[in-house]
Amino acid sequence: MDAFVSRKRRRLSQHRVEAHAASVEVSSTPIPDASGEDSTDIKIAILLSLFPDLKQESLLDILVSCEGSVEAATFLLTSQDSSSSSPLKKRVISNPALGAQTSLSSHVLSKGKDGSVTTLSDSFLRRKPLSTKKGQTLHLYSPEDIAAYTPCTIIHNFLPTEQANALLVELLDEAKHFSRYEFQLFNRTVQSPHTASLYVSTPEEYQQHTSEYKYGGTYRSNVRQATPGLRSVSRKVQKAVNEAVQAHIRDAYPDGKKLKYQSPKEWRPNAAFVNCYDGPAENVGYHSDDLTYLGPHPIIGSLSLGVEREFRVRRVLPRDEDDDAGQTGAEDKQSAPAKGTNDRKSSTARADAQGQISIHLPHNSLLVMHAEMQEEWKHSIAPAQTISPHPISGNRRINITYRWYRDTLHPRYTPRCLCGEHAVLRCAQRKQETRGRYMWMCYAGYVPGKESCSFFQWAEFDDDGDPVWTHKRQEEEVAPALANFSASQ
Ligand SMILES: O=C(O)CCC(=O)C(=O)O
Ligand SMILES: [Fe+2]
Repeated sequence: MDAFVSRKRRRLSQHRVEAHAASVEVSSTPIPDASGEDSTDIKIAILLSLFPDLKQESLLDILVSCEGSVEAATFLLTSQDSSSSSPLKKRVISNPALGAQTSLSSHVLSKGKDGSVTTLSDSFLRRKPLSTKKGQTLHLYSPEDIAAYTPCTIIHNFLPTEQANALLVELLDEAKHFSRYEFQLFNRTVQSPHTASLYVSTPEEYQQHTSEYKYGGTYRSNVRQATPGLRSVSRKVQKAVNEAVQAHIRDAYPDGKKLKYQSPKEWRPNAAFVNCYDGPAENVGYHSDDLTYLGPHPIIGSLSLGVEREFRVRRVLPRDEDDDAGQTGAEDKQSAPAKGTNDRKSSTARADAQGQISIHLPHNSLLVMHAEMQEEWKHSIAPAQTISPHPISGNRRINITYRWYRDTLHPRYTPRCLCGEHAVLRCAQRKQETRGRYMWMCYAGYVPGKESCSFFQWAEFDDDGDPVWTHKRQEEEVAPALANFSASQ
């Protein structure tokens, strides 16, 4: 232990001198970063010695935000007024939750010789991903940071207060009818660790959703008709989501063009899952949403009401040796999946291996999950240690995910596997050579009491993400389109 401490101290004194040079001109006097896999403690020790009045957690947070670079973190801290009245220092110290994130992206990261500055969000736009480190969670609060480091847009205070509260009251009443769905985990049948119901527009759609659309290999029994509140809010969600998508295409995608397979059409929600998390322990494990009816690169508008909870996201990393678990729709085995298959490794193990980002979702916030989210990232609602009760909902959080099912992926059109089940759509992610390719697969292995027939077929789509069918379709008739929530009143 002593040896470890003194080893750190030796490095610290060496860096102390250079840090001051760094504050003058970082690019010409770089601080040599401690390198190696397990050097985070050393980096933190360096920063602690340079900034002894800052908390270790705060320094860790800044280090993570600087992609692990002591040099950038030091510059960030010293480029502000170096006295204790520095606004950055004040924010860091006063935030016990290591937040300090009024906006990371507004902080200067480095200075060029010509005096030009690079901010964290500039570095994102140059497609330099923010690296979250082993076992760490980077907490993001501000819309700028969320837009810069995740494929999401957040809009706080989305609805007028009265409308948000009224919708919460309406849905808390609806939640009495919600249920836990079951899924198969190895040889066990497990129940979801929160309750939910699917909402659709019309009685005919209710019929279709309980007898044609399959979720996790079974028909959903818990389907309800959209309430007046869900419908009227859907109009505002539709408008805000379309605006956010246009801005995201413009700002985040190469050449400002939509992704291949992303729909070019206006996003028009025609189904919604409403989830209820009753108390801090209720959660949903890491998963990506089932693409079977949404198609490639779907957009999801997710409205949070009631208790604030953490929405955690992490990238799907290529991992050659275990491709099955690397499909989108793959979910965590400790917490229940919403709609999809089960991940082979626990969320804790995966998150430990690569780090994760936590987006805080307060009451009345709209989160837009953009087109790359389901294929390239996984998301979860983490169990909480503690929560702050909400004046209307107590310990409960209500979440609405508005979705747009594609007419062209109606279950009457999608392939059946050899065992007669509806095949499900997945996107391969982990093997380099197949990354990004879509496939139709048997889901029966995950249905209680059924075994997979191992059906597999590559899925073909046009540039706009509508299917090009290669199989002989079950039905040649045109399937009915689901009605847009706002249009169907
Ligand atoms: O509760 C949330 O915010 C997320 C829910 C979710 O991921 C889902 O319904 O698929
Ligand atoms: Fe989800």
